[in-house]
Amino acid sequence: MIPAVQLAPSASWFSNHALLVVVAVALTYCFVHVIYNLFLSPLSAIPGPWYYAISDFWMTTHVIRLRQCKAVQSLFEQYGPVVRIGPNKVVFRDLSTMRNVYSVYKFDKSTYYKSLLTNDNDHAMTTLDHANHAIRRKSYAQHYTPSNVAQFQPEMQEFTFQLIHSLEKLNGKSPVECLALFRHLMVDVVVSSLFGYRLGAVGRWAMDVEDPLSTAINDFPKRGILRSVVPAWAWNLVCRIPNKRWRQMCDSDQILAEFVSARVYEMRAEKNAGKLGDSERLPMLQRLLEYCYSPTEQMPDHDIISECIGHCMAGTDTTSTSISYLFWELSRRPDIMKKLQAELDDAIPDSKLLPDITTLQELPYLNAFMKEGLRVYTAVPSLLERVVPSSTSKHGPSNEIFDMMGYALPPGTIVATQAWSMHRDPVVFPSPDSFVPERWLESPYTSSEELAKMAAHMMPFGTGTRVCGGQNLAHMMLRLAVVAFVRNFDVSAPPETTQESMDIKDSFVIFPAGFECKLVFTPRQ
Ligand code: HEM
Repeated sequence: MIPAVQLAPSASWFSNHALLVVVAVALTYCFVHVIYNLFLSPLSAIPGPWYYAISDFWMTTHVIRLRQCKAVQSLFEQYGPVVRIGPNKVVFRDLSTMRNVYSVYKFDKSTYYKSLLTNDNDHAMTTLDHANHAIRRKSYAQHYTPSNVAQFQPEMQEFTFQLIHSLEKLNGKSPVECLALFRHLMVDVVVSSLFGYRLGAVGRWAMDVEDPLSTAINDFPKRGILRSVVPAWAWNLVCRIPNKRWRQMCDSDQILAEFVSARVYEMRAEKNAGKLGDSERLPMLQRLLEYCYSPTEQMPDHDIISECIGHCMAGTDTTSTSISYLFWELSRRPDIMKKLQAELDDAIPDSKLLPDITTLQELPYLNAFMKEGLRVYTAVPSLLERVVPSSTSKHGPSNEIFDMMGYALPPGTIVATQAWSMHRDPVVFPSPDSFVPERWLESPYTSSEELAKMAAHMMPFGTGTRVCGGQNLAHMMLRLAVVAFVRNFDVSAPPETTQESMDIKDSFVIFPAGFECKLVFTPRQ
C-alpha cells in the first residue's frame, strides 16, 4: 500500500483556497492599478473622466462604435483643451502644443500606426521613429512637389473627363454611388503617377465591369480591422469561408501586392535593359528604384513594394471620400452651388477645356469653398498619436519632463491632437458645425489676422514632419474634380441619401454611416 503524502498545513490551505488566492491577488492588483492611475500617476492632475484614467476600455468603446473623433471632441467641450483619455494617453486642442509636438520636437509616432502596415512591412506612414522616417521620406518627396505634380495634369484631366462623359450618358436619370465613382478616378490617377501605368479603372466603371484593384483598395482597410480582431490561428480558417466576395476581401492584400510587384519587376527589367527614359516626368517608382538608403545600400524591392502600396492606400479613399462629401454638401446647398457656378462659368468659357491649375488656384470663391470643405470634411479627422521622448533637449537624453500647457508629462506618454477638434474650435471658427465658405473671404467682418489664425489651425493633411506626403496631388485632384463637375453638372440627392446616411463615422479615415453616397448629376443646360 502506498502511504498517503501529508501536505504541510500551510500548503494544504493554499491548495484548498487556490481560487480565493487568485481572486485576492487580482483584486489587489486592480486596486493598486486604480489608486496609482487616479492619485499617484504623473498624469493624475490632468482633467478628464476618472474612469478614462484607469482603463483604455472607455475610448475603445468609441473606437468600436466608429465615433472616436466625436467622443474626443465632446471631452474637450466638457473638460477644456487638455484631457486624459487613458492611463497613458493625453489629448490636446492647442495651437502652440500642436507645433511643439509635430514640428518643433518632432515626436516619434506611437505603435498604433503598425496597424496600417502594408505587405506586413513598413512604409513611410508606419515608420515610427523620426530618423528612419526622414530616410524613407526622402525616397519619394521630390515626386509630390507642386511643380512635379502639375506635370501629371493631362492624365488627371483626361480621367476626370472620361468620368464626365460617362455621367453625361446617364443624363441625370439615375443616382450614382460617388464613393465608388471617385475611387475609380483616384485609382487611375494614383496608379498613373506611381507607375506610369494606365489601368483603365474609370473605363471599367463606365462599362459596369469590376476593377479588381479598386475593389482590393476598398477592401484592404476592412481586412486590416478584421485581421487585428481575429486570433492568428483562426485567420486561415476565416479566409477559407467559401464565399467569393469574402475570399476576395481576405485576399485584398495579396491582390495589391501582386499588382504592385508586377510593376516593380517590369520597371526593374526595363532599367536593367537600359530602356528607362530620363524624362523630367518620372513615375514615383522610377525614383524609388534609383534611391539608396546609404552609399552602399539600395532601397530593397520589398520596401519599394510596401511604399507603393502605402501610397495607393493613403491616396485613394481619402481623396475620393473628400470629393464625395463636397458634392453631398453642394447637393443640399444651392446657394453655394450658384456662386461656384457663376465664378467657374466666368473663368472657364469652354466647359470641356480646363485652364491650368495655376488659374484655378486664383478663384476666390472656389478657394474659400475648398478650405471650408477640408475644414468640415477632412478625410482624416483622427488622433495623430505621438510619444513623449526621453528628452526634448537637443543635447541628448536627460529624462526631463515635457511641459504640456502646465502639465508635466513623463517620457513614454502618448499625446495627440485631431483635425476634427482643431477645425471646430468655436473661438477660431464661430458656428463651427456650419458650412460657411464666406468665413474664408476677407471682408469688413473678417480681418487678415483672423484669416491667418484660422489657417494656422487647419491640419486636414496632418502637420509637421509627418504631414501628408501626397497633399499637393490631393489638393490638385480635389480642385480638378470639383471644377470639372460643377462646371458641367447640377447635383442633387436622391431620397435614400439623407443626413443620417451621410453622418460621418471614423476609423482613422471617415466614411458615411450608410457606407455609400448616392447622388444625381444632371448635365447643365
Ligand atoms: C484628401 C486627401 C488626403 C488626406 C485628407 C490625407 C491625410 C493625411 C494625413 C492626415 C496624413 C498624416 C498622418 C499622420 O501624421 O499620422 C497623411 C500621410 C500620408 N499621406 Fe495623405 N492624405 C490625402 C491624400 C493623399 C494622397 C493623394 C497621397 C498620395 C498618393 C497621400 C499619401 C500620404 C503618405 C505617403 C503619407 C505618409 C507621409 C509620411 O509619413 O511620410 N495622401 N495623409
